[in-house]
Amino acid sequence: MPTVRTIAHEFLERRGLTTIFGNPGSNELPFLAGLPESFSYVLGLHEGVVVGMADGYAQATGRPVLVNLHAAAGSGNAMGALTNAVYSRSPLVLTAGQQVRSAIGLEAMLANVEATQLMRPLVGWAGEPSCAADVPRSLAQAVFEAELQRRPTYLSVPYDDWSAELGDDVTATLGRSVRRGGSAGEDQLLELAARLDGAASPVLVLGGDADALGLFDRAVAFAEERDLPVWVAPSPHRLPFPNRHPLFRGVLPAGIGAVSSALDGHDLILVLGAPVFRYHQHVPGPFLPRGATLVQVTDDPGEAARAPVGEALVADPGAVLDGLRAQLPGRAPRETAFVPAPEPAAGERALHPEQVFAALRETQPADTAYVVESTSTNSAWWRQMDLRRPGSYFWPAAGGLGFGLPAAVGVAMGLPGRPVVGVIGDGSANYGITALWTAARYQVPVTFVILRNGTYGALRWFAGVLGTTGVPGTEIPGLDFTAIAAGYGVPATTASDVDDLRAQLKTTSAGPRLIQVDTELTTP
Ligand SMILES: Cc1ncc(Cn2c(C)c(CCOP(=O)(O)OP(=O)(O)O)sc2=O)c(N)n1
Ligand SMILES: [Ca+2]
Repeated sequence: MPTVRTIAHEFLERRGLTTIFGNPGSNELPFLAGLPESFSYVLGLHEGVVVGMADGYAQATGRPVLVNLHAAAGSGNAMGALTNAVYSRSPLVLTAGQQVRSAIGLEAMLANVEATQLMRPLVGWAGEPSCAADVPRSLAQAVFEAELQRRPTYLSVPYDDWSAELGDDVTATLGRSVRRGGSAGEDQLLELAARLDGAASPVLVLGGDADALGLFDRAVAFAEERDLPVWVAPSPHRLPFPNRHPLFRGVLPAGIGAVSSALDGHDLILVLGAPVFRYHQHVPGPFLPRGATLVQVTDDPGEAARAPVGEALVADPGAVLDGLRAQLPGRAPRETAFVPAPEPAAGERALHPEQVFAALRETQPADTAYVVESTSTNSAWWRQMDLRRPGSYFWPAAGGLGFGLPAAVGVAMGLPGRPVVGVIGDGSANYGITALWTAARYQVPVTFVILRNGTYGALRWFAGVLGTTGVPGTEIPGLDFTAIAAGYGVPATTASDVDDLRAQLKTTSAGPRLIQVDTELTTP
């Protein structure tokens, strides 16, 4: 007779969810017992790191990813990292062990009381089967919901369910498949194409989701065919367009009025793969420039429904892009002419972040994937970098720190053979620092560059913006990431000057390595 565990393992194997990112407790061991050879388990030492790695892996592979956490304590630890996975629309399937059913109500130790409520605001679906026989179907539902919504889901399973024997009828779930259709209607495409044709100065705004959906190259072709200037939507977690392309105009600022100022003069704003918009610092103002209309194309009904302005078309952005391109004959691709920004001089004791970024640009292979979490150096980053490929840039989608180090490990695992560099602030690094141990344990080939300015630089800047200078809690002096990394098993060095940094970056490493660079404070 099949058991819940054997059926679950077989279903996961058929769906390709055979890499498990996890941190186990006793509740989880009965699920992990007897894993088939095809499965691999990636241990993270903290659940925030586990979810950060799984998020990076899911974004790199474009596939749903299985996560296994320990009851309430482990699930709670994961919630910070989960905020990013929600906004990056990563299809993570979180599973967590639960106390045996008869001991939940009396709140025995390790009872995850109200398990499905704990994660509810973040996950797209949460469930705890009412009996062992419903575990396989519930697991299938968690996987399909994650794939369809492109949002994490959560399944809590009492640990004595896994050994329960089941009748053969339960195998019916094994063969299920669920696919999404969802192009725009012919009439909708024609209407949108006519709007573009009739606009005096249309502009294309691309969101990070356009890269996640694999639209990078098609977006370039579309923009070139229609000669559309291209902005990236505010707070991008991915780069959806080459940032040195002649049609690239920049990353939109994350303020309401500032967005309208940047788009002033355009009469049609076409938004693909982004919420409207992921603002940050609250700067009131007009949502659109005078005389402009906005059309958002997204496959997320929630994004469409909550936008404060404009029209929305809920459809597959890729299908809409292809449909619009079919209205026009193709044009030859353009050469991307890159003119490097002049490098600022180094300070007395430290490098300017732009020097670090120029060194990366000039030493790293063109297909390098960067995982960036350094919150005061964004402007410096875009002034110096020249990224021309899909999947070149990953940023914590909800701004929840602790993504960078773990996600760099997950991206490197998900893109074998592609160089991966994590560019992490000395503040951010601490939130996911145990990812260094996983990188060493599995010898993941990834370079971590730690920008050490001894402060929460972005908060120093925000304090000025908010008129709250002199607030406590923004200085973090004395961190030595070479000693920390050594403690976790990752070889680490410091770069004394820009020539030393370049020389180190020109070497390669079969496993993980960390380079600590002292940098000047800049403004975001
Ligand atoms: C989990 C978490 N905690 C705290 C913050 C608040 N925060 C913090 C603490 C920042 C400073 C990050 O410092 P850093 O050293 O990584 O980078 P910079 O010095 O370049 O700002 S930026 C920011 O929004 C956050 N975003 N996420
Ligand atoms: Ca810092």
